[in-house]
Amino acid sequence: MHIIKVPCSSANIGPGFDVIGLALSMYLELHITTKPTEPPTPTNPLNCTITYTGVGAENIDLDPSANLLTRTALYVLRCHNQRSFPPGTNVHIHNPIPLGRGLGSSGAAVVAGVTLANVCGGLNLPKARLLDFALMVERHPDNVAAALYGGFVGTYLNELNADDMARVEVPLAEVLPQPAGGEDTGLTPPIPPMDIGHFRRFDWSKELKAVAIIPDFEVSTAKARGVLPLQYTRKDMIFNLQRLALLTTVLSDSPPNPDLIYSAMQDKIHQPYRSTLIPGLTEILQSVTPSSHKGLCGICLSGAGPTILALATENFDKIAETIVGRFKQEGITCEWKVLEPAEDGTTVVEVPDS
Ligand SMILES: Nc1ncnc2c1ncn2[C@@H]1O[C@H](COP(=O)(O)OP(=O)(O)OP(=O)(O)O)[C@@H](O)[C@H]1O
Ligand SMILES: N[C@@H](CCO)C(=O)O
Repeated sequence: MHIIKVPCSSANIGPGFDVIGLALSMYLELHITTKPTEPPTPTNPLNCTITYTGVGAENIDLDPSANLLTRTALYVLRCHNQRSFPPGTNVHIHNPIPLGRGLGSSGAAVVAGVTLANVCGGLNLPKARLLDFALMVERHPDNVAAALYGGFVGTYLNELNADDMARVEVPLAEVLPQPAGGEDTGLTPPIPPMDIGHFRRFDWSKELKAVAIIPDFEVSTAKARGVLPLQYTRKDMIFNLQRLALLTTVLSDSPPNPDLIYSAMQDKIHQPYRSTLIPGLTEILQSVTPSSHKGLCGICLSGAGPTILALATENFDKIAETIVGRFKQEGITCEWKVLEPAEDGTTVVEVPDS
């Protein structure tokens, strides 16, 4: 049996929209077994069954031709001339990452999918190539790079030549046809160009932990990107760049400097617009400060929201209770967790079948 573990992640960390990612200690886990003697059946042409435990089970499609994770794996397998999983593949998914809450559930599922193909297809692809495949499916690099490599990362997309750009801009429906197990046309799916994206890891201050306050409603990333403007003023871009230049360094300082971190986590290019989707967001971001809460260093929207991420050295329960209380005034209940950076990123281990 193979076990794949992929961490959740928080993207942006304030000003680093589509740039910064932080892998955190909550893990999507896959247990993969195969029965090489089991023949494909007409009802299971992809040789794959999925079982699922964890959050949002009612919303997860267990059909391998429709599930995001196995569709991603089939895309990678098909790029390597494999039309299905090995005989008798069972994928058990255990997922504690809340869906559509800004903790990178889809990024983790996509990274788990490319890793699943790597294991099942015996592809031996290095992580750099797995990142290319993941970026064909989830097209901003912050969550997927953090989930794949772990830790606190800065990411960027390379400027590609015209031919490679055309391959990356293939509509998502052609990368992940729905259903993935439909009519076999014999056509090869779009193979990603090399080196679509890169990342650089930064140090993380050993004193800093991440308090995630997770409201009980979903904001899809697509919707939260839809409320953003297509153009920004020079003033707002300079505001974010000035803070982003400090952010990666101040989050590695030991001991951390709360006032510098709080300033470096301010943003003007996504959070103000997303406040229309998240009741109480603006007030929470402005009122929970290093002066109001001992131990608080910085606060931001996690990914596309609605989760709030507070970076702090102590006093986690008081910080979380204030934010939970503010959401409660809006009629929203929350759960909260203290998370730490997940340094290892995605891991694969092989264990003897029990
Ligand atoms: N383990 C999984 N298996 C199958 N589908 C999943 C899984 N995890 C997430 N998804 C799909 O991804 C969707 C959520 O993705 P979305 O990008 O909207 O939010 P997110 O990734 O949780 O947050 P963010 O991108 O802001 O960090 C879910 O509604 C579901 O369709
Ligand atoms: N950078 C992305 C992360 C969410 O997946 C966004 O904020 O839309």
